[in-house]
Amino acid sequence: MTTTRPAADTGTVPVGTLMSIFDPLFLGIDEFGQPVYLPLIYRNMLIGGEPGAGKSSLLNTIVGHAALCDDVRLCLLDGKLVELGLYEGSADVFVGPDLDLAILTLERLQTVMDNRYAFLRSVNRQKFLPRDAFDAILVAIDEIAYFSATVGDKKDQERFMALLRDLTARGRAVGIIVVAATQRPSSDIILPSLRALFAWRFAGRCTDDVSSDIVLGHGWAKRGYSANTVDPNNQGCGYLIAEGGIPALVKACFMTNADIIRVANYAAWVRRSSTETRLTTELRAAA
Ligand SMILES: Nc1ncnc2c1ncn2[C@@H]1O[C@H](COP(=O)(O)OP(=O)(O)OP(=O)(O)O)[C@@H](O)[C@H]1O
Repeated sequence: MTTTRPAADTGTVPVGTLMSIFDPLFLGIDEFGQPVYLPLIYRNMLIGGEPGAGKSSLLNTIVGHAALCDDVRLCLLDGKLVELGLYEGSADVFVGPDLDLAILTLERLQTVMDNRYAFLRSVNRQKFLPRDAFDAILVAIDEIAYFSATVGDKKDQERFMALLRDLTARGRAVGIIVVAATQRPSSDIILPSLRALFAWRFAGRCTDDVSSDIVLGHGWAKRGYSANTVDPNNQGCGYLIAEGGIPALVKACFMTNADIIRVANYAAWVRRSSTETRLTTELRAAA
């Protein structure tokens, strides 16, 4: 399904048919060669794996999909700047290696989330719907551990994690989707209670069974599903699990840098006038 927002709604002329965040995302192919599509709306996604496993590439595919949807705003946090940096022009908010700004951004998102719940209550609804009064928000984080364990002091790191947990737990019904990657799938970074808030989980190659279980869920390695068995030369390959499901081996699709630049430039151009008017306004009001 593809949709376009009517020109009168945004004050801009649509330049082409865009997608909706209600459209499923094309993730890649499974081991039988079948396409794998993920619905992102009302869900969060955790991506884990050792360095070089293909996490940032997958995150770029997800952000690229969202950038081409006309009903989702982008909030990007990237401690390395270069992993998601190509999408800065399409994003309402881009946070680099700055824990204070990361916390401030999550606090403002928390206020946006609370305001949205107040709105839903005022109109007797429980959740965000297609073509709603506000856009969905994709919060993409490349390297949770950078903000939760590497920079800043313990108090700020804990504050970051508490905010992330709240957004992940309560954001879905108001259209806030959290997609977060980590190269440190260890129990100090991803507690089981946090993992459970991510309906989709992708484990790229992991250094051991324990790390794989931390992403997929306890006990899967023993049952024969361990991302430690993924060939280190097969980047982008990993186990994908949905809440209540069984892990499936998937090879994620891959966008080259040139592909990403093309998509990001197009998305930035299409979004150029609405960037200032929607989430930015909501975030400003929440500041
Ligand atoms: N789906 C894929 N198909 C083919 N090659 C891939 C795929 N994903 C990643 N790669 C290759 O693997 C390299 C490393 O990928 P990527 O940077 O995404 O890893 P990472 O897990 O994010 O690493 P780090 O944790 O160090 O940031 C890419 O530059 C690319 O060459």
